[in-house]
Amino acid sequence: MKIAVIGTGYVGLSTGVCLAEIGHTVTCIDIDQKKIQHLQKGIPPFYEPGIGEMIMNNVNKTKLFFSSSHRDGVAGADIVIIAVGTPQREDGSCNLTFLEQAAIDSAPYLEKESIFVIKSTVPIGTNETIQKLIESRFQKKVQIVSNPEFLRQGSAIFDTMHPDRIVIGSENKDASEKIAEMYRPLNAPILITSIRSAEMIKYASNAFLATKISYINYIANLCEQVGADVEDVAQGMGTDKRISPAFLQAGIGYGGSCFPKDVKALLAISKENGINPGLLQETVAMNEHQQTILVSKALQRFQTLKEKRFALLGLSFKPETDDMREAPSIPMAKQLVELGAEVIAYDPKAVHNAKKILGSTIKYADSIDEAFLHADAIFIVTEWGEITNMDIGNLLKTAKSPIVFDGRNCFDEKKIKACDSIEYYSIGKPVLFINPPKN
Ligand SMILES: NC(=O)C1=CN([C@@H]2O[C@H](COP(=O)(O)OP(=O)(O)OC[C@H]3O[C@@H](n4cnc5c(N)ncnc54)[C@H](O)[C@@H]3O)[C@@H](O)[C@H]2O)C=CC1
Ligand SMILES: O=C(O)[C@H]1O[C@H](OP(=O)(O)OP(=O)(O)OC[C@H]2O[C@@H](n3ccc(=O)[nH]c3=O)[C@H](O)[C@@H]2O)[C@H](O)[C@@H](O)[C@@H]1O
Repeated sequence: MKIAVIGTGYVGLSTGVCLAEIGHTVTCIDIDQKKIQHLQKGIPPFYEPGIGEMIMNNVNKTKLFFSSSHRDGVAGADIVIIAVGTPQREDGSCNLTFLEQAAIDSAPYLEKESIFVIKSTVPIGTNETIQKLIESRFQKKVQIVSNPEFLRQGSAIFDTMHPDRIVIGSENKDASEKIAEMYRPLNAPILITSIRSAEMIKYASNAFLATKISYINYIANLCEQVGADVEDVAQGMGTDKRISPAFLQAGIGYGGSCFPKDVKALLAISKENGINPGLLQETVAMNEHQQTILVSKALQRFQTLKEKRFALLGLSFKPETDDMREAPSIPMAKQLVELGAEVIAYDPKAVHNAKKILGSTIKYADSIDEAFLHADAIFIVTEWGEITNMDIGNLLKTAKSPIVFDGRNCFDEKKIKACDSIEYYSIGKPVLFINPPKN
């Protein structure tokens, strides 16, 4: 099939390269000309494992093309997939400006039989609004399909090639069958629903996962007070098949480009529809609280953070991505600086993006070793493999004090007990002291 993908962010690019990989002819379009010039040379615009190789395998051969002209991709396409951003407005609701513009940019070149697919995460009713916009402004009949995306950053290619399910929301049997046919080589379970149900499935899934994280963080905070260990509790809960072990990792809260904005968008939708949004309000409040938890632990430990030097290990919102959108490291670094501390941060991939947000308010180390030097304490923020595998016992010998605040529960008791000296604070677990410093 001939397919146009509009938007080359995480979703558009992963979708485009994977559809090319399974044999379709795909043109990915973006208004960002610089991005397109790089992509034409095989250079991805962000760090995502495996995506560069997939582009190089397919680009400019017979299957995968990049262009900044909507006409190039949309004219003659059987299917047009929209994957532009749907960020949050100041009031938390979803901003559809990019989506509307992408529809306006594409509509003039839509063929009679083209199917218009919205993959971006959108409020319920948006697909119908876009269909009406195209029909009234361009006098064109168009078949619209909602096809939400469930990939995770850091494993975007794997998730796109091996989805748990593909959701196709459509009111037209031929259109839904054609989209199912497009995905057939993936051999994934396909769920066909109404357009509104498909739109709702996406928000309900993200808000559920975010709520599961807030729930385990709430349990973790309780564990600290009652002397239980949240990892044992999560394991005990997760072995119940009805609960599942996924998304029960307690930590410093969820971040990223989607959970924070999608929970708030669903909250806004609840309010608009007169449904009490209390449950989701608690999810958000718990997450905001959790993002401050390491700083509170440090304040309790040191009383004042003035002139202390703190190493922040990890900046991105999760490992295997350089994305800094809504990363818990941002409020944490800002809070530490406000309290008078000097912050030196290390991240294997995200420093260039962190600098756009935190600028020179903090320092940046080129290695884990450099961050540890003379530090009064170490904060573990993102569980990159390089960080969880580090020789913490040895590295602490170069720090001023062997004090660690681990926001991701990276180390087991054995590794901590092997250290000559450490004061180890984690999330939802007892504090471990091995020959702690005197001050
Ligand atoms: N990032 C993720 O992991 C996931 C995101 N989603 C959803 O997918 C959508 C896209 O998210 P991301 O890929 O993160 O977006 P992004 O913000 O990283 O990228 C969007 C791209 O669209 C381009 N664009 C904007 N207007 C355009 C237009 N008129 N024509 C052509 N290109 C245009 C932008 O230049 C940008 O490159 C959002 O609705 C998001 O909620 C869903 C699942 C996973
Ligand atoms: O709509 C989206 O954009 C995507 O949002 C999430 O994917 P993503 O944000 O890439 O990453 P996750 O692995 O879900 O992690 C999100 C945040 O939750 C945190 N998290 C995750 C799991 C956990 O157990 N504990 C926890 O604190 C992570 O550290 C991270 O900050 C969903 O998992 C995807 O299914 C969805 O498609």
